[in-house]
Amino acid sequence: MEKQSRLLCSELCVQRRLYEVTLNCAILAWKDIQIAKKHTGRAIYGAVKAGSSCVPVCEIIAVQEKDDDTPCKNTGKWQKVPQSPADPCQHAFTVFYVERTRQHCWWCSNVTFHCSDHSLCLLWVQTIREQLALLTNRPKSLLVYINPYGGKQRGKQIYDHKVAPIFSRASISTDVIVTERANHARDHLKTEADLKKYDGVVCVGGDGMFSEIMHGLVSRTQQEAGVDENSMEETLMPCGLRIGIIPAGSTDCICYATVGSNDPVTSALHIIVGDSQAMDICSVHNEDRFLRYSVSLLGYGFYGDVLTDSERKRWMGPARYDISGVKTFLSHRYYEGTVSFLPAEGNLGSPRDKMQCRTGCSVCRQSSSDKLVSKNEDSVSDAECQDTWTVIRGKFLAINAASMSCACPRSPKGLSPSAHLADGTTDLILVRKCSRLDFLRHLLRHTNKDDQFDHSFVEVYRVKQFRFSPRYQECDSEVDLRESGVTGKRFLSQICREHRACGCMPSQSNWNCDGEILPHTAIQVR
Ligand SMILES: CCCCCCCCCCCCC/C=C/[C@@H](O)[C@H](CO)NC(=O)CCCCCCCCCCCCCCC
Ligand SMILES: Nc1ncnc2c1ncn2[C@@H]1O[C@H](COP(=O)(O)OP(=O)(O)OP(=O)(O)O)[C@@H](O)[C@H]1O
Ligand SMILES: [Ca+2]
Repeated sequence: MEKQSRLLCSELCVQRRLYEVTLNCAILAWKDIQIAKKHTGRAIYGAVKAGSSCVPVCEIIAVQEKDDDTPCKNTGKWQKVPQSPADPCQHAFTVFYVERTRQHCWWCSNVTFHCSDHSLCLLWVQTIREQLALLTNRPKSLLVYINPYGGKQRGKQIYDHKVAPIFSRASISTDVIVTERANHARDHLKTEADLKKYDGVVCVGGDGMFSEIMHGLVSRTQQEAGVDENSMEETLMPCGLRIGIIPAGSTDCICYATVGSNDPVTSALHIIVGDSQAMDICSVHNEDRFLRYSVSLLGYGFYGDVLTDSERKRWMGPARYDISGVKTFLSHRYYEGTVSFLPAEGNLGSPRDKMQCRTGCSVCRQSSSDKLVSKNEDSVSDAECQDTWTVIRGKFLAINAASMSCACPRSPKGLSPSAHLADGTTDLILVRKCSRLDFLRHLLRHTNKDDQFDHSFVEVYRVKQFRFSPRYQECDSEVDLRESGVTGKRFLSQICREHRACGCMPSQSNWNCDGEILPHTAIQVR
């Protein structure tokens, strides 16, 4: 506190006790004068210790001069403001700030300072506002998309009751669009929205809604930069706008894995203070056709089957995943295919190093500075690295690529607890054919502290690129068959020839790409 020069220091009342209130460019602090005389307790952020409290300026949401007839802070009671000019409580201003509550959860708290002098009150309000105006990473204007049908269909209610009031308190202007159909937000962002007007886009919904908005923004950015999304060789342009997520879906894994909770108020406060986190995006292609982007889970086998089954049960809301999960678990299907991947090199850690990705993560920082260096040095192209591809052929219950931890309320540490949000890699998890009991043991470990990779039938690799091809030629459409020269007859005879003895029918799964089914099973991922 002493190192920063003081902007203001006054004796003001809080709940009729006299406080020494100080403001410098980093911290607002208030100290109970009488208690401070008795104790020499040190102030801690946002908490009261021996009568002292302080809050970093960057966590102040707003400051407001208090009207004469507004309810008094803390008591909630309506109070008549004393008329005597000597009354130290005649004028007041309220500071709204971030308070930490449960783990990773934030709350908007407030404190009201009273003083006898109106001009002093105004000076405080004005000075705090000036300091807030210097925080240039805060958004002023936001474009909000609400999916009214995500999760438990409470998106609109969550936004109206929990988020809009704090945005308006923080003087953020918003244009709100309640979507009328699937892909409404994506198409609007891709072709119509005047993005120059906004400092960010807000997604009220689940992972599927986030995916729509991310696709809209990423595609728009590539169109404007002249990048061909169908080409696997081109480098994507990063988006200029940030996406804020107000969780209102069924899994909310992208929100949970970035913010640490699925609480709408916490998310709204992170948006207001201008926090940001870079995020890896995988592009998924089939031959030279772009299919989709993925930021959380690309899953074939178990998670593909859970999703396929759960789509028919959308009316059940979030419970559909549990019902389909049990059903898929019991069906115990395995799939054959070949996975090839390009392992990540350098100091990118390993999926089993137990290092969790946090704000300012050193691995992600290192990775982005490495990318800048390699760009400048025009480093070896992917074609030259062909020989380092690893090829694994086998029978799998699940093939999962987690580009982030995929932590969510169902699995608080996620599918790959040490995966990084922005290191340019994805953790490829191969679960080979095993008994039901073993698979259950593996699944259960997603919900406790045990290592889900510590099984003989599970392998995990940190990779930059991977490919998958199912053992049997995929039969996506007649066009595909004609193109690849494989006839339906030939496909069937191949199966019959190879499975004459066991009589079982080998099948194909679908890829679950952030909660959407991909139309192809043979994919290339970067
Ligand atoms: C015994 C309990 C085991 C619990 C195991 C829980 C593991 C959960 C891991 C969740 C990983 C989520 C990854 C995120 C994916 C999102 O991009 C996507 C879109 O929102 N969500 C899903 O695909 C939704 C995927 C939802 C998957 C739910 C799977 C539930 C499995 C239940 C198996 C029960 C077996 C019981 C046998 C008696
Ligand atoms: N107005 C709408 N009507 C129908 N579908 C919509 C509408 N708006 C968005 N959608 C679609 O609804 C799908 C699901 O939405 P969302 O992700 O918000 O909820 P969820 O699937 O319940 O949650 P999660 O993705 O976290 O599992 C998205 O893929 C989105 O494209
Ligand atoms: Ca990653």
